[in-house]
Parts: sequence; C-alpha cells; structure tokens
Amino acid sequence: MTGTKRTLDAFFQPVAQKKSKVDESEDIPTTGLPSSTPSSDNAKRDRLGVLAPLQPPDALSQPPSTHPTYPHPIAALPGPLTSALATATPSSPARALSNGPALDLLYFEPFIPRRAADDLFRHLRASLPFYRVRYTINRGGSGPVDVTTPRYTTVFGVDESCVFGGPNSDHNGQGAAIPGEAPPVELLDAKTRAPIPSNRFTRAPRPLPSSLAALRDAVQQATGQTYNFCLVNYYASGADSISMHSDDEKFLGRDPAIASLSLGARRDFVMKHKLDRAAPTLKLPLASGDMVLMRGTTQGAWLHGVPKRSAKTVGDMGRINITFRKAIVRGGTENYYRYNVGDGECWRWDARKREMVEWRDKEKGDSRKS
Ligand SMILES: O=C(O)CCC(=O)C(=O)O
Ligand SMILES: [Fe+2]
Repeated sequence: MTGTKRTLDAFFQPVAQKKSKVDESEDIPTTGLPSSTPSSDNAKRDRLGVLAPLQPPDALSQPPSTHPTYPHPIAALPGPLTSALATATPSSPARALSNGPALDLLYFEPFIPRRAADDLFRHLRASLPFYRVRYTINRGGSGPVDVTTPRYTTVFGVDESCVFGGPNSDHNGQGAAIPGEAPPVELLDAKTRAPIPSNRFTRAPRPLPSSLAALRDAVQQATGQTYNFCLVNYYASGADSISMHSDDEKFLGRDPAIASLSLGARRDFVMKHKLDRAAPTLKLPLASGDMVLMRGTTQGAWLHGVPKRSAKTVGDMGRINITFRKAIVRGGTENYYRYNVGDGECWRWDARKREMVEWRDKEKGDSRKS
C-alpha cells in the first residue's frame, strides 16, 4: 500500500490553492471547535467592525431537512461539522495527477480533516435513506439476469432542465438555501419557471438535504465546478464493491468533471486505461476525507472501480463515497434515480444492531415515497 502511494507521489505536482490551508496534523476536533477562532462565516461584526462572540457550536445545529420525496426527515449537520466544512476545506492542497495517457485528476489528501471526515461518515450513515437496487440485464443470448447492486446507494438532485423552486431556493435550485430550512418543494422548469407536471419523471427527483448541500458548496468552491447531483454509495463491508466502469454517459456532456469524496474505511480506488495496455494501473488507497476530482479526458479514456476486499483489510468500519456531478438533460435524472433509488425498500443504519435494516414508515406502512 505504501509502495503504491510512494510511486504515485512521484507524479504529483502541487497546484495553486484558493483557500487557506489547515494542516492534517491540525485536525479540528469536531466535537469542540475552538470557540474563539474567528470565522468569516459565523462571526458577526457590529457597525464599528468589532467581532461579536461566536455562537456556541450547538446553537448552529439546525432542524432536519424534510421533503415530500424523502422517506423520512434527514438530519442537518451538527454545528461543528458545518463550521469544519466552511472553514477547514480543502484541508490540504490539491495535487495534479497526470501520469497516464489522457489522465487528469486532482487529489486532495485529505479534503476534509480526518477526524471531521469520520464524524461526517457516522452522521451521513445514520441519517440518509439508502437502497439496495435490483435490476435486470440482458447479457448475450443467455436471457435476462437479475442483478442486485453490491452496495447501498442513494441520490439527490435534478438535471439542468429543472430547478427546485419556492421561498427557500438557493442560487442554483439544488438544495436548501439556509442550513436546516426545508428545501424548496416545487420542481420548476429551469427556463420558464413553470411547474413541472408530476408525471415528467418516472421517480420524483429529490432536492439535496441541507447536510449534502453544505458539502456540495464546499466541494464546488474547492474545485471551481458546479454540480447538480449527489450520488452516495455505502460499502458496508469488504464484500461491497463497484465494478470497473466510466462515468461518461452522454447526459453528463463532454469531458465531465466528477468530484468523488471518501469517508470512513480506507479502500483502493483502481483505475485502468480503456485501451492502452502499457498504461500503468493506478491504485489510490483512498482514506477518510480524501477527494479525487476526475476531469477532462479522464472518463473517456479510463475505467475506475473499487474491488471487493477481505474483512481483514477493511476492518468493520464501512465506507461512504459521495460523487458530485452535473447532468445536463432529463435522461441523467431518470438514470440516476433508476439505479440509485430504484423501486425497492429503503434501508437505514440501526445504531443498536450496528447494521443496515429495512426501514418502514410505520404511519404509512410503506418504505418508499417517490
Ligand atoms: O466508491 C468510489 O470511490 C467510486 C464510486 C464510483 O465510481 C461511482 O459512484 O460512480
Ligand atoms: Fe464512477
């Protein structure tokens, strides 16, 4: 593992950084951010420009996000995590990785300070609705084959043809404007702002809850890109995986930029060139808080995946991966909800059992709402 890392390091070149850096060794304890640290985001100045005392972290905690498409309310980030995202990312400068034909990566190692990343992992695992999607594929002449995605997934967002509108809509109509406030309910045409008929999409698009909207904002700022989709994978153990693939569907447009954030257990992110057998196979041992931006010609030329691992190498922590993407047309929305929410039951983390359990809305007797 270290050998791989050293080899890759030889190809890394530092790139310019926009925001101030917090060294990894200065990890922010998210359970008690230094309350005297001046922060441009939550410190308020009076008319003479004198800094008023910061709010204690607890006062920054907000109510959960709710929306008709959510199977249950989704908890807002605790105040210290909101502060860490706003003030401590990127936690290390991006390094460019281009040691292969048409490879164009930015590697933040890490993007979120390690301890905050672990807190974020636990928070998101406990608060998001997940799915174990089933679908049928036709492979050659052997007839249809039923497949269950080998990991838990969930998705939020809508393609560029629509925005979520209403009093709380933010600058790009993709999530709650103010942390903790309900995301805008109504789906509107991006150009005319006319309401979208409820039968436009097979599965109703879901706005980003405030927790993921805060994360998306931090990632946008660090990468200089905008995103309207957030796909979440939860790998519960080393048996969960994603096979080699590329994210270069037409609905993402040419040379898409995809930001991929890792939280929790360390897993290998493997990249192989699609055609050039002489190109090196890359293995990035992504740890909690690390982020890779895949951009330019990368998706067209390379495959990537997270292979299965034995329980011994992964430990029992589990891993969450979050990708931020921009879908341009409706086909992207259809595809992402089909393969990341699907039509099956909702799963939630059970803190007592320490495993995912099928979740049912007791009042409605149903686990699905889109
Ligand atoms: O888990 C990862 O690191 C990769 C996820 C991925 O490639 C995807 O969701 O398309
Ligand atoms: Fe991918």
